[in-house]
Amino acid sequence: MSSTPTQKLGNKNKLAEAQGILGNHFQLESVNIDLPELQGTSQEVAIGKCIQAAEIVNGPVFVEDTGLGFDALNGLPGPYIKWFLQGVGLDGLNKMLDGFSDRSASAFCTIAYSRGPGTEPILFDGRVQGKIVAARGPTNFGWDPIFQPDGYDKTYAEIEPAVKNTMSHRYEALVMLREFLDKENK
Ligand SMILES: O=c1[nH]c(=O)c2ncn([C@@H]3O[C@H](COP(=O)(O)OP(=O)(O)OP(=O)(O)O)[C@@H](O)[C@H]3O)c2[nH]1
Ligand SMILES: [Mg+2]
Repeated sequence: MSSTPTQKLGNKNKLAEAQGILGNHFQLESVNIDLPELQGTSQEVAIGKCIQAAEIVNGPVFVEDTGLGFDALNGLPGPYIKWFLQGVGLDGLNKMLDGFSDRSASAFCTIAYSRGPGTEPILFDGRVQGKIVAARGPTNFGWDPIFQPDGYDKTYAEIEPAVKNTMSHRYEALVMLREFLDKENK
């Protein structure tokens, strides 16, 4: 791998955040390949996609699987949040917790990195604890408006993107990846 290796990834909001966090260190290249996602944990989803992506890209690649798990629902929707969001929207997700006293939730990001085809993916997990609230803030990125991280009076959507990029679940996972790649490239 060169000193400015090219990494590859999908979803443009994810890419923008990854570029904000890794951009000074690595040159990222987005590849729009819609790979099947297995059912299972976020780790299983990420490993499965990473193995397929490495074959297609034929080089180093990382994929990430992101989710939002409600503690009252034992971590569901978790990796299936995308389909719940499409099905019931932000308001529906918030109302799902109305029958529970516990509105706590965690946002997670699982990165699977492969050095290339035939190599074992390496995992990096970032997680931020918070709570589910009625939607506030811009609605351009997924479930950001209904997730309020602990220690903040703003939802992810209300937090400045540059600030979100210093504290989010994705930031945590990308920093672990960055530290790993920095060591590998020494
Ligand atoms: O409010 C949000 N703040 C975030 O920080 C965030 N990161 C991801 N998402 C959304 O959560 C689902 C994950 O599904 P997901 O991991 O399978 O992603 P995806 O299918 O969009 O992309 P990919 O699978 O090509 O990487 C998708 O609806 C994403 O848009 C987020 N929403
Ligand atoms: Mg996906």
